Amino acid sequence: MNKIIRIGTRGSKLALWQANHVADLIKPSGYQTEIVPIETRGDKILNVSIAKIGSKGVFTEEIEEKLLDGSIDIAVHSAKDLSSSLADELELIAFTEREPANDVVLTTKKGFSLKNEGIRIGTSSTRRVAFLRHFYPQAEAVSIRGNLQTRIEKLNAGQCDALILAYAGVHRMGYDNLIMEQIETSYFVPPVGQGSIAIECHKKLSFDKKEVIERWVNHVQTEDCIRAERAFLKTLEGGCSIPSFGYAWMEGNMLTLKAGIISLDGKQVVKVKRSSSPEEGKELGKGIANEVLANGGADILQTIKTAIKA
Ligand SMILES: NCc1[nH]cc(CCC(=O)O)c1CC(=O)O
Repeated sequence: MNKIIRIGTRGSKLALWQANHVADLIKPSGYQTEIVPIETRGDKILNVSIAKIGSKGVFTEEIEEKLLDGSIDIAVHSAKDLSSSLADELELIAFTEREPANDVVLTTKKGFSLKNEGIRIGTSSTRRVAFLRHFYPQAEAVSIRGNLQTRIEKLNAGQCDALILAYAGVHRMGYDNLIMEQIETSYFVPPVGQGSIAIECHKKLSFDKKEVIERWVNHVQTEDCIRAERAFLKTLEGGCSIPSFGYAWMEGNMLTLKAGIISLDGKQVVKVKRSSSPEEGKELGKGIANEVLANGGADILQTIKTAIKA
């Protein structure tokens, strides 16, 4: 019997941390694991913003090819980097327990506040730029790309006064000491999937291996939340360069999803918050997306698509 699970992943430190985390979760099952690092287009192109390269699959395509040709069993991704529709042969089978999904401010400047005048914030996420323009219009957003370590080097080199990043990545990489502020999800709503690691596989992966992943890696509440968020994203048809947001959480037996879209200049925001049972999470996500689109979201989306192409 072939009792080894080959795990495909990007080669960045964060991606490798995540792959090792998944390997650790698999270990008690008795299966061996092997980590296979794979370079993606997004890792090679560092000088252009993701919105301009075209977001679809930049960090996932080469990995998915290896799932399709059977050279890896599963792929490990940050759930938020996955586009809302996968190739027909592939599926998501598990989501790790989510870390706090919020963004954080990283800086070494004493007395720093997002409310201060004349501050330069390093980010290249369209969602973070738009929320900054909306909530902190006096702040300037400066484009910073690269992996976490590179961004922190750029912060230390003075290219910006602070960075806004996902708490999850910062924590996994051990940079908690640079966190100045936790930005609340109640207003700076996270993007779909932030904070959880998703496991993707070929639909034809063996029953035994699928069962191991589902049993040892999946966290049911996180899965319910992210499936609802992804149903929202799929109906909205926005890639990761669109400043959409979607965050679901459980309270007792109810799942609540808050999701929407914000214009690039931060002036218009459409958001909807509603609850359902976790079993109805996908319908909830879809319904919220349709409501967002009908209430002005479709116009915002059209304007953004035109702006990105320009
Ligand atoms: N866009 C890159 C990316 N993909 C996942 C994370 C953080 C980890 C996570 O959300 O699980 C990050 C860094 C960031 O946005 O700060």
